Amino acid sequence: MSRMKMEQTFESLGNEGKKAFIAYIMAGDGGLSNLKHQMLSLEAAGASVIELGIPFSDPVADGPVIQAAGRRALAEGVTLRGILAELARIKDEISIPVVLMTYANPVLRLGAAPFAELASKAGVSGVIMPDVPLEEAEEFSGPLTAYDIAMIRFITLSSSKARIREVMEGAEGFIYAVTVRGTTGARDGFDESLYDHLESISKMSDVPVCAGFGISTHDQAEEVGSHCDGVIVGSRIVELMQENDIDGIKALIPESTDVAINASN
Ligand SMILES: O=P(O)(O)OC[C@@H](O)[C@@H](O)c1c[nH]c2ccccc12
Repeated sequence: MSRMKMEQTFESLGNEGKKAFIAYIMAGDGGLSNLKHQMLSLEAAGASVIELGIPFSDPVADGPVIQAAGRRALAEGVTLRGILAELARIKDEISIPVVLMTYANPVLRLGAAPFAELASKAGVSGVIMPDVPLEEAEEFSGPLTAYDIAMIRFITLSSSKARIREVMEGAEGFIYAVTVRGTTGARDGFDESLYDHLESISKMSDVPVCAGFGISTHDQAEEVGSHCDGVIVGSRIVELMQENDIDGIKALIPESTDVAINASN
């Protein structure tokens, strides 16, 4: 059921000709008691999906902003089990799908099967594990599949055609297309070849393709989103959420702005 919720979200966005906006926050940044408020704020701002980060001491894929958010969350004493318990408590109040972003270690400490069960009770639609390659995913995706939770797969700029085909076969939920080389965090611009890359993988894919890494402005979100099915914004949202600047978050989301973008054409 959980995974279906996300599929329905993408389907209705597609029917309306809209792009998905996936908003990342670090669970426990600002205290776990703030999580509900933060998630409801993202929903009210117009996010289509929430990507909820699990803090971890060695976040190899993360840039400075998300690393710092993770340290703040760990300093709050937040754990994966605690986050899942809080999510289970508040899940009925949040209508948009939730995807967890976690490194393998916290999941292994809990056990892959108990994790899948708790994630299901927490209403989670999908899980992103950036340090688990496709070849090692079965240990996690097996139990997750049993609870109908999607294991989200990555495609990077350096993925070969053959690799892209492999990733696409059996892809669930959506494909996370990484837009830059390196770690998470704002960038001034993107590789010239990015848009062709996004369009060609979108054409090949049966599931939606969403692009993330380095998107930190409304214009970037709109531009990158026009070449695939949606965008993921992390670091910038983490910064704005820390300032409780929900209007700032709203202004990042292409469809939710009050600015009449097409008024001049
Ligand atoms: O922060 P950025 O550049 O906007 O990128 C999104 C990203 O933060 C989020 O999806 C994410 C946070 N941590 C990750 C680790 C790996 C892959 C993705 C992520």
